[in-house]
Amino acid sequence: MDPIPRSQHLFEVFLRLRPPHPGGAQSERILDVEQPEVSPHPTHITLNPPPDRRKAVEKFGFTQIFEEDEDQLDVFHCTDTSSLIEGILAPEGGDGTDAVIATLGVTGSGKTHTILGNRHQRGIAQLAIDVIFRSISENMVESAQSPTLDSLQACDASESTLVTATHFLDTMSGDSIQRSTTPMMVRTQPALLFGKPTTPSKAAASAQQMPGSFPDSATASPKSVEPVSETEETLQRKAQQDSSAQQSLGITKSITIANVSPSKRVLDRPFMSLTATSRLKTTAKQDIKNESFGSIGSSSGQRRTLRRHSNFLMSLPSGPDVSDFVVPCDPAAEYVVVVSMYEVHNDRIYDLLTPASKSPSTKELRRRPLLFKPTEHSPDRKVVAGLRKVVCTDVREAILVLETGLQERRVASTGSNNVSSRSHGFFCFEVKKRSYGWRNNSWSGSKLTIVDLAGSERARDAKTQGATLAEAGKINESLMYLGQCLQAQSEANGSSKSNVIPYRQCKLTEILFTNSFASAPTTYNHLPKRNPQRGVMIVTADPLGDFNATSQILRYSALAREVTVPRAPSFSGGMGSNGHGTPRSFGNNGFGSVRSHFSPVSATEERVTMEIAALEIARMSDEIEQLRGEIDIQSEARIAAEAHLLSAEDRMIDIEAAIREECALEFEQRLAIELARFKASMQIEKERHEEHWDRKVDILERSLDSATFDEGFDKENILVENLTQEVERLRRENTILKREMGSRSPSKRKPLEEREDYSMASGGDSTLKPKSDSVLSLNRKLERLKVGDGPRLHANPGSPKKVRRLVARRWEDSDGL
Ligand SMILES: Nc1ncnc2c1ncn2[C@@H]1O[C@H](COP(=O)(O)OP(=O)(O)OP(=O)(O)O)[C@@H](O)[C@H]1O
Repeated sequence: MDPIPRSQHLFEVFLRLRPPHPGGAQSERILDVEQPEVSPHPTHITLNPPPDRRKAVEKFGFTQIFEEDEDQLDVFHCTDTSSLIEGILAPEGGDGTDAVIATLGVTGSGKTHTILGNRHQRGIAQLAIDVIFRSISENMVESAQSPTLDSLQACDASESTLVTATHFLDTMSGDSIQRSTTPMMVRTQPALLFGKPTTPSKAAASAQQMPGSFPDSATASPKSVEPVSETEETLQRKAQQDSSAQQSLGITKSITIANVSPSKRVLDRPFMSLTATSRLKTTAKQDIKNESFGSIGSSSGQRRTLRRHSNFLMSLPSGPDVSDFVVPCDPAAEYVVVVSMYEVHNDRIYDLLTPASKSPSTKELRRRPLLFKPTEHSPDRKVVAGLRKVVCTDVREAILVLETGLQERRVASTGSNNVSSRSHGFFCFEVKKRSYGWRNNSWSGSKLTIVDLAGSERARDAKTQGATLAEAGKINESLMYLGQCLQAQSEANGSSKSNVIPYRQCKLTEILFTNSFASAPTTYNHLPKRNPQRGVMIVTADPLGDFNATSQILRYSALAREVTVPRAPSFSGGMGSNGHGTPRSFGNNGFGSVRSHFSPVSATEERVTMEIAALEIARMSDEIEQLRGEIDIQSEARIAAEAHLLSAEDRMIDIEAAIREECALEFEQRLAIELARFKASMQIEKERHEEHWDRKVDILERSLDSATFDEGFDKENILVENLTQEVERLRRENTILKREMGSRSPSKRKPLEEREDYSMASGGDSTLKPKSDSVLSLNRKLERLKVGDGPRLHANPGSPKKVRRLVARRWEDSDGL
């Protein structure tokens, strides 16, 4: 495998191996560093599959490999961070070159440790800040107050809000006071633990450890501050480190703790090491006035702010010492450093320096996602728009801002890491410069972006659930896209054609790669041409870690890869091997294709065929393994998406139930109102009706009263008389008819009108005419009864005897009438 040439890639890729977990389970070592023959540093590593798996042995090439015993300073030095800083400061004039340093690896492999350090060692971020400030200290602007701030704001291309560090720290510590007094702080604002906030449980535990509210760190017993069992030697070493820290931070004298606010102590507390506490005790006794804070560019406000945070600053680790690393800067320019921080969480960008605000509807603390877009002042390049940026003129300010921003970063405890980053953290240090005699010059400059990526993890190992599982899905997805970009870069490097880097697939890759290319010259001729950024990717790996996860990360990130075919099971002895029982190796710079390089052997043709077949099998099983890994990622993403969906469904159901309840309630209220209205209108209608009828009855009564009584009386009498006469007449007629019926046949009887008795009875009185009409009709009825009734009468018309008998009987029946 060829040595890896430097500076040919968008990202130089380094591999850092972490030392074993203290007290971790003993497991098989899967990574072996190949000691170099030519180059001074190792560049290749072999990934050995566990003995129970029949897999190809793989060899990966990196720019350089850092072994377990190499510390932060080695990493800082060998990744050439000071040369990146030099590119940013642009000592020869001009805008300089942006740089990005990122870490990539499986969860728990040491990414955050590399970038942000731990209790005893600073990380690359702090070391880089230190070197930057050291290098420009002579040329730092005198004050970051207005009008410097205004001119910086005017030149900012990313629609940001610039504030001075003093203002930022004062407002944020006020904010912290508020939050520290609420239980919310314990839940959502984990306290810092050297670069990484502690998990909520740790924060709560540390809060509980404090009797009362906020004990004075100077009087708190060392035991309650940190349960450590350090030897005298360790303490001495720490004390030495602390004193060198003071020197490296430019602090020559200690300060009194009287100015430290109680709330700050809550945040500071987890930082407090035993030595820091005892040192504070001593310094409290000494009560030395802190004149050392009056460094270059310090205003009285700045001094006050720094004094307030001094005990926290002094509790931070100070090593390793980078005072040797001073980078030349542009002597004709004055400088200022602008710090901004954001995180990419679930493919959304959140500002880490803008505290969450309460949503008016839900009253929950929320952060507004920001856009990654081209702006009016940066039409050729996308930038994270709307960040809060803090202007710093002192290294301590920058450190305090960094630590404050880290409090907002999302972390969680998982099965793989107690304090696992759940987002990709971006820490940006823009070094702004302008020529002296600046009135005609605006600010320009470059930036150093330090990225602490979240780690890839397997849900099975991490034992994550719910939102944390969904986060893991998004993390794995974005890391897969990053892996594709890195693979494309290494493939392009291995071949003559230039590969397209598919970096627009997610926010993470967009932000990481967008500055890697020179801006198109034709479109934006009027804008200053920017150099493509320089990138450093530090891949972290645990040599005792999970084989699948590690092999996946190495495959994605390595600049070169070689597959060594395992010995075919059917061939023993020398076949397929070099005669010593070790496998034969085959060079492969690209991915997916295996090229055989074996020299002519004295094997038969059949054996050669078999060997080629074995190679092909190895290649295919390798591909299968890769695909399996991708399936794993996809299925984890699917599980996460399903979990999301389920929780969204639950929320929908809850919302629906709430809306239904609300609707039902509203319906009932409206129904009650409508019923009341209806009853009222019914009542009114009823009353109106009653009134109406009363009025009618009144009118009737009145009309009846007004009619003449006499006239009515006469008419009634005449009516009664007529009726009496009629009754008389009818009786008479009845008698006559009865008599007639008794004496003679009805057929011979004269019609009533022609009979004398009838006419006498009627009296020929004209007044009885209407009554006679009724009598006539009665007679007609009787006549009809007499001649036409009965079916038998018509059935036999030719038998008069029968008819007579029938008629007689009929008339008898009618007697009762
Ligand atoms: N090189 C190292 N030297 C000493 N300790 C280390 C080293 N690398 C990692 N550690 C320790 O291992 C633990 C896990 O490391 P760290 O939190 O940096 O992992 P990570 O890769 O950032 O994990 P995640 O992706 O889950 O955030 C920490 O306690 C850290 O101090």
